[in-house]
Amino acid sequence: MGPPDAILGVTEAFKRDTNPNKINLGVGAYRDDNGKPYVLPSVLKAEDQILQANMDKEYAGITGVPEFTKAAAELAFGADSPALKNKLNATTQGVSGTGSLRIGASFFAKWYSKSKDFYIPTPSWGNHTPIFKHAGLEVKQYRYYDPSTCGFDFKGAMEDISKIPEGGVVVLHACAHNPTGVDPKPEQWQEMSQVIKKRGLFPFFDMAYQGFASGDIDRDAFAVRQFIKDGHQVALSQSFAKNMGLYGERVGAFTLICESEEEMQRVMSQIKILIRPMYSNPPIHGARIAARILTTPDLRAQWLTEVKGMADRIISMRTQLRDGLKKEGSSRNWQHITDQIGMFCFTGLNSSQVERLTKEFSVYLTKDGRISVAGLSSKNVGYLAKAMHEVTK
Ligand SMILES: Cc1ncc(COP(=O)(O)O)c(CNOCC(=O)O)c1O
Repeated sequence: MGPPDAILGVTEAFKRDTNPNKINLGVGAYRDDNGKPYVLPSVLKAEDQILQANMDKEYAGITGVPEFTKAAAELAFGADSPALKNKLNATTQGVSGTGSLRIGASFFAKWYSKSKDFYIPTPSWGNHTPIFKHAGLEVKQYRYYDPSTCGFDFKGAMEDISKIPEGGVVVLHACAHNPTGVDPKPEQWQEMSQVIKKRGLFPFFDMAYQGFASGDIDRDAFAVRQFIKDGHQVALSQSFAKNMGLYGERVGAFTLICESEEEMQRVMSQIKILIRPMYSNPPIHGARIAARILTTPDLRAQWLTEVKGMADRIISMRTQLRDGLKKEGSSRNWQHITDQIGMFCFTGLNSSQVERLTKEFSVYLTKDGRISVAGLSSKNVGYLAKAMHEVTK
């Protein structure tokens, strides 16, 4: 019998708990202020338009719904991106972020001759290591999180990246780092871009939260666009699970920026050869929703307000939790709760404090002290502040 998935296992334990005050801060899925899943109204509108259009259910091509892949690339790189204008982007639809990472990993494993080493931040999303290993890659690490400040270990990251042998692939969370919520500052991204270029390393971005982190789709794509501006060919995995709430529809894309249109054509041919025996072609419904939202001006505008609304609610929960801890009389520095960004907060609680939170207060979170801030609401944030103060005073 295999062990339960660290993240999804938390929800199983939460479901078994009968305490009426229980809170699930495990899985990274957005909840509204009533603790309920949120289907974006723009998504419902797009879906309604699609149903009205009486579309068929024929197979998509191997690389997915073309309107979707075009719109996804434009969202990430910017509609005016020279890389797109010069047709350098080999973009395919993927089965959400996970599937897009897997396509990219399998492509590198087969066709990237310089190295089979993927360097991920410490810590990184729990699924990164198995995805890259299952694709036949070696997974190594670079320093990223500084437990003493609950912030970014910029010095450590730069030292480690500077030591990566030429050709190594550096995996970067484009925004809203999972699990820490700690992102480099723009000027730090610029320095990382320079060292990665100088060392001849390959940047592989994972952007699972564009728009969901700051509420601004362009701001959240800063790092990806900076690296392109600095002349890197980048690999990029995108997920629309969070920023469009399309979790179960499995909507994502993988892009490799090539050095010429001719190389892009060759890369696309190999990506198709890779996908065909993997799952042949992707699901169409979610990609149609995302494409319609991104390409219909009024739906796009509505979506932008909705994704900002989700980001703003999370930011307000961070502020209320930090203020709640102060109100409880905590003398600890909780500044990192509002310095961090996106779905997750790395609280800095150690495993025994996490255990007490769960056992004594029925608060469920992963052992590393990560909380999904989306699981907080105006109804339970005060309870969490009290519980966190109790286990940390
Ligand atoms: C960094 C990162 N990449 C990629 C993904 C891919 O997600 P998906 O395959 O659903 O698009 C995710 C989704 N995380 O899932 C929530 C959690 O950690 O509790 C992610 O966080």
